[in-house]
Amino acid sequence: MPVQRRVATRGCPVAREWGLERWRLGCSLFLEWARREEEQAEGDGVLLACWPRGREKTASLGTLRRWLQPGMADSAQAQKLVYLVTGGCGFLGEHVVRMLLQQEPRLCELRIFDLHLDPWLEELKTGPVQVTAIQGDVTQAHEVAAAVAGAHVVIHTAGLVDVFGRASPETIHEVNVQGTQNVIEACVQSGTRFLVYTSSMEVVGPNVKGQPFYRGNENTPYEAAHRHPYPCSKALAERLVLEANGRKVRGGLPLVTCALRPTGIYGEGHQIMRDFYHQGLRLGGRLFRAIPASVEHGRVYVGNVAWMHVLVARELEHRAALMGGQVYFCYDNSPYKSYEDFNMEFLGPCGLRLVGARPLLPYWLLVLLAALNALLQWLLRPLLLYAPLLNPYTLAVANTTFTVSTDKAQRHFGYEPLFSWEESRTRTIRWVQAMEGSAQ
Ligand SMILES: NC(=O)c1ccc[n+]([C@@H]2O[C@H](COP(=O)([O-])OP(=O)(O)OC[C@H]3O[C@@H](n4cnc5c(N)ncnc54)[C@H](O)[C@@H]3O)[C@@H](O)[C@H]2O)c1
Ligand SMILES: CC(C)CCC[C@@H](C)[C@H]1CC[C@H]2[C@@H]3[C@H](O)C=C4C[C@@H](O)CC[C@]4(C)[C@H]3CC[C@]12C
Repeated sequence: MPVQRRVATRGCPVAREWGLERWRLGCSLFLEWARREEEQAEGDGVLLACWPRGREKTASLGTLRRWLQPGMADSAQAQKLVYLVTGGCGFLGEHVVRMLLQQEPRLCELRIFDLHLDPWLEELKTGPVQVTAIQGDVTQAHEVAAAVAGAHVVIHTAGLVDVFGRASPETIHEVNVQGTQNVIEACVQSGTRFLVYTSSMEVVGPNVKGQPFYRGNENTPYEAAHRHPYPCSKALAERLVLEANGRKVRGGLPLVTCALRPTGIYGEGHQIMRDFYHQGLRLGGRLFRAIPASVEHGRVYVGNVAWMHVLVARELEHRAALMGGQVYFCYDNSPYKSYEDFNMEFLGPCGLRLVGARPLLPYWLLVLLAALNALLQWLLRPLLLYAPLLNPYTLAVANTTFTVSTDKAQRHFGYEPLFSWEESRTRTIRWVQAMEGSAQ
């Protein structure tokens, strides 16, 4: 049960001076007062008892905000916000960008910063929100500073997602850690107060010992020990973001940061799903089970991950004391399954079949093949890039149970998945089918 505190709005200067109806005029003042009250309250929520006397009501701050929001939108006080999404042309980034355009009514400018700009950005430029595409590199502090200047909120999804050995450990560190440090410094220098960081479940695990994490939450004890450059870089970057919470930005106000930790994301645009689909087609419509069905792997639909980013970005402003410096797993109602069985939820209806109720190869042989792949990668590096899906790290991740079960995001900022499992599944299947159509 969240701890709630009753606050008499009688204490609010606006409420005292004006009657209930006239509060609408002073709603931004009132909300600011209510927000401060909430920040001082202990626990997860606050109840506000509304004035005037005889017409008392109780409502959560969220409800109050919803009442007052239409008034705000009409009035000159409606705040126009500038958002920056780094990595906005990536798999997740594109969904975040589209979700912001659909779900953030206060948006007036959306900046999309990425190393590579995609042609679909052009179609966004015809809408009511100003969409600014910025080609840039997060490792270049001056480019990041220019992009951040004047933004109210930064959603930092840009990152080098490489668990296949395509990039060097130094490059992964530079992009994921130094890039994140550059984003933080740019916020501090330019006076940007709200920073949402896309972290990863990999910050926690699976760890080098391959210990299972079974439906854990943000407080579940787990030894987060890593050797691979990708999880190491995500863990370091996440720490930088959380430690930056509370730093004074230009103008003297505190920076408010938080980190979201998606599990394995799936949905429209997922490159690895695409790879498995094409591999299955090459193998005559079959995939061969490699991992026992009993190993659970956490998955979350990309639309829900994007929605959580949009909600966090919106609510950070109002719940700074509660949410600042916090981490949240990204979750939805996707079922707990093995990595391969989960993929078959989409690839099955597209004509692929997973052969074998049990793994076809013994685990020791997979370990050997993975080690061989790693050796080949190293030997061939001077000549060519050999980066297959199977390597000791991907095998360990796929073969270790890692699932989350939490309601922290729901308690802290009212998150509910926007897409049901059925809808997430249908959308993903349609995307795979469209790929099939375009391949013919
Ligand atoms: N895909 C997943 O399952 C998953 C799970 C958890 C967390 N994440 C995190 O989500 C974020 C997005 O991942 P994704 O799967 O969409 O990856 P992605 O590779 O599709 O997107 C990353 C984007 O960042 C951009 N980028 C890379 N280096 C850059 C640089 N130096 N400067 C500017 N932009 C740069 C890329 O061009 C790309 O558009 C990453 O931070 C990743 O760690 C992903
Ligand atoms: C053993 C093989 C047959 C199967 C190999 C599958 C392997 C490539 C998959 C399995 C699990 C996948 C990772 C997992 O979904 C979560 C993440 C976190 C995210 O931050 C980056 C991507 C990553 C590491 C997935 C990469 C691909 C993995 C290892």
